[in-house]
Amino acid sequence: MTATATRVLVLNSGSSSLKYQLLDMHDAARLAVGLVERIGEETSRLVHTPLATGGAKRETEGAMADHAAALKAVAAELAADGLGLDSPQLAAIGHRVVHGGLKFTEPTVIDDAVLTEIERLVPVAPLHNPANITGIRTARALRPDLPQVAVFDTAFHTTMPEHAARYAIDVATADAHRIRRYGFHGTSHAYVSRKTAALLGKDPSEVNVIVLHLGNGASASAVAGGRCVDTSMGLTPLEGLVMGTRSGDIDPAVTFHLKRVAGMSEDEVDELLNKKSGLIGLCGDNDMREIRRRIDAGGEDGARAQLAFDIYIHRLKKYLGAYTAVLGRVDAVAFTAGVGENAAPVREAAIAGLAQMGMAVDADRNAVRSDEPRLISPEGSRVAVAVVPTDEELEIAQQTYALVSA
Ligand SMILES: Nc1ncnc2c1ncn2[C@@H]1O[C@H](COP(=O)(O)OP(=O)(O)O)[C@@H](O)[C@H]1O
Ligand SMILES: CC(=O)OP(=O)(O)O
Ligand SMILES: [Mg+2]
Repeated sequence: MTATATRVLVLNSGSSSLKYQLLDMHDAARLAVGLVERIGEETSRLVHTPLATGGAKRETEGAMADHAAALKAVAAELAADGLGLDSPQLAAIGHRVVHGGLKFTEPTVIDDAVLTEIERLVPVAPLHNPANITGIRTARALRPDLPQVAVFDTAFHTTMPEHAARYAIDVATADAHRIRRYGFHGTSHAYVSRKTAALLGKDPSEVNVIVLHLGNGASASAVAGGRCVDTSMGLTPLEGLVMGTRSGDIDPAVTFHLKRVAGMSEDEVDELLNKKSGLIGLCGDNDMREIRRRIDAGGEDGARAQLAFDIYIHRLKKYLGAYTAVLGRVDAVAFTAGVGENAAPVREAAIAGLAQMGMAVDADRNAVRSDEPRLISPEGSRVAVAVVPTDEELEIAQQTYALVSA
């Protein structure tokens, strides 16, 4: 790394998307941001914004068969702005890696052994780790000389006590197969819980926070004094809250029933619970904007969307209650990610009726739209309810840069 190399490219590969940001860690300025959607489908879409040059947002459509093709298209867009991957100013590439098992509790420079371990974890993050691996391999091929750093979704949750992390199943079986609750979205839970403390003018060690990360994937966490003590996702990102396409908590006997009585195969059950359940399974839409539009339109279709919404909210309330009990004292509830940051009706409904727990939402404050962290609870509330935008890419860039510039 040269003395002038202060830039970090962050890649956040999802199952069918690739989000990226190029940052200059000298001042944490974002030089370019973008997103490739619908990877592997007939037409993929790349939206690229070159912030450094002040250029306009560029959209391109075309087939991108996999994450390798997507990353090559991103590299071409960056090069067109003079921000190519060949730049000597690039210090490292930071990758979001969803499952790090128990081994990875810190950001890690990727070598062959690390890559092998991430591959070994594919069965417990089948939607995510393969995309992360393709991103790493492609980036390595483009810049073999550059450090590549993995920042794991699971890392923040490794502080969970055994009584929260263990399932109540036979210990020998669990240990033999490393079956336990790992938790995900950790980079976001860490970042948002810290930002929430700052919003309250406190040090993270002084506050207990419930973070609700509500994106397409969704998870809740209980953070006591800056350390995660419980989280809703488990061995895989399937457990917990109702999500865009995932069921969240379910009686495991449902899977036996689907196989023994409904005649479904293992793969069909997996696909049903991960891709055809949650909001999309309940009402045919996984986008909260569309669900709200249907509710507002009313009628039979609106009623179907309303039931999906109510099931989503009911699960959120259960976790708010559970984590209030786990934490004993709650200082703040923070809503984040696509739904949490944008869907005021979700925030209002999730907190409604929780006055006994010291939680309330002020309608005017809740209606404000902003990119800044903000309180939405009434003045003087016992528990601060807040909207705290997440920034997984910035957090990954900072952790990556700290590691390679140490
Ligand atoms: N303006 C909005 N109002 C309501 N919901 C929104 C809005 N914008 C985004 N969302 C929701 O956020 C989701 C995406 O969240 P995001 O955190 O980007 O997810 P992921 O990182 O899992 O792809 C969308 O599926 C949609 O439900
Ligand atoms: C772990 C997980 O669910 O991630 P995402 O929300 O990006 O799908
Ligand atoms: Mg996300």
